[in-house]
Amino acid sequence: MRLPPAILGNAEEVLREILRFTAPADVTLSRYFKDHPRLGGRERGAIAECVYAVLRNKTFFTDFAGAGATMRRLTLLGMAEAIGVDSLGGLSDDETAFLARIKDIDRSLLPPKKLANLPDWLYDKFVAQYGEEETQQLAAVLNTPAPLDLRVNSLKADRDKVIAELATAPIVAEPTPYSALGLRIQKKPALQNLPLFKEGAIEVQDEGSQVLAQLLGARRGEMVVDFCAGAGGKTLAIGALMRNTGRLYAFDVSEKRLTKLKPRMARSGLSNVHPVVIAHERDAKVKRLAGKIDRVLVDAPCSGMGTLRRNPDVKWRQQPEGIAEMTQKQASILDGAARLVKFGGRLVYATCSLLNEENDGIVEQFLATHPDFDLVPMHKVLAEQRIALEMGDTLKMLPHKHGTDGFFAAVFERKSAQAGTAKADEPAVESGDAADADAAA
Ligand SMILES: C[S@@+](CC[C@H](N)C(=O)[O-])C[C@H]1O[C@@H](n2cnc3c(N)ncnc32)[C@H](O)[C@@H]1O
Repeated sequence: MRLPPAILGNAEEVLREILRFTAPADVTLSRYFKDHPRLGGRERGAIAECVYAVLRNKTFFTDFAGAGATMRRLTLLGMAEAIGVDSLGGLSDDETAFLARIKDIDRSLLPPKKLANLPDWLYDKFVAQYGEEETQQLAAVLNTPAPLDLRVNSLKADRDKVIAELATAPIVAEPTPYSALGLRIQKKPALQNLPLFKEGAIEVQDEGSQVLAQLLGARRGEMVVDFCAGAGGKTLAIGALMRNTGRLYAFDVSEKRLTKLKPRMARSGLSNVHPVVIAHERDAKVKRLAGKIDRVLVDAPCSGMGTLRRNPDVKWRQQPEGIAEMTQKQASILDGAARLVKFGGRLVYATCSLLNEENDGIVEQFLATHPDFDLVPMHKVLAEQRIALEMGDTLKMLPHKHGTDGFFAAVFERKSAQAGTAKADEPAVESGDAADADAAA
């Protein structure tokens, strides 16, 4: 069934705003849909897919549209890519001919740089890091939509039962290869109204993100900090791995993000999670817990280049200068979080970036300035957690190799009291639990 011609106008309108790159595309889209309540579900889906198709293919769409690269032409290309020309009504003869011409172009003949659809500076960084051939493979996958991954909440269900219950919806879910709790769905069904979702048996979470939470190795009864908890994707996974025991602090500087964690916590049945808004990584609430924590996860704010399948606007919104600033923040947060770790405890640094400077660069700098920490080789950590991934010293999950978003992680262990030298500016460790309770308030 053809879509009403008017939606081309809607798509063009929202696309114009999104291509100004003043806000994340998903935020602008949600606001647009809120302001246009008459648009039905199918129309919204087509508009969103059109916008994402343009963001993924902006370089060659702009080229194909030629001298007349109007917003209308970009919209037509986006819609044709997202839903197919046959679903579009109300096209002029010229427009139909234009789309037919474009359809005949053999894209595989385009120069590699154009085919990659990345800004030049990012393409050059990828080539320097991964080489030309792998950059092509990586870019090709980054320019496709991601599947939908779920994590089974082991406190409430097991994977086989969830697969069977989803099948009655009917939703086909396959077990993911690396996370024993993961499921992958190729389409994007609405999950919010499923009893499984409402009762907290499943959460939406990329398999790579599930693996990061597992690497922390948090155990029953431990004191754990998720330093950059955000809306709690990893917090919830860690809380369940702790079997709802111990104490799991969810720190973040964004109150808004932590607020989004609360309904998810309620669904999950977890009572060991304590969200705490902090002003910055040297907040007194952080200092009070210095040297007391068994496991600390730093899921650092980053460029997000590993998530381009889901957020293709990110590649156009970032600049190299912004990434350089980001690395300073990452190093500072990691340094602040490291002070929490007790002797013999572990610290995990993670990002969803594919860029060395935000990953290995930060790890090297941290090890050079923190002689009281050792790097735990990733193959050892993966073996401990029985995760079937082959890695060297750090974790690098790549969309074109592992089918996940791009993720990086490194695990550090704080040397024991005898071997380690506490940093001179580290506050004395307080005794008793009162300080911990304050920190969570
Ligand atoms: C990659 S996101 C975290 C995603 C989250 N862990 C998850 O799995 O859903 C990074 C988070 O770091 C937070 N952040 C930024 N600066 C921070 C700081 N100085 N201390 C703690 N959190 C910070 C941001 O607000 C953001 O929520």
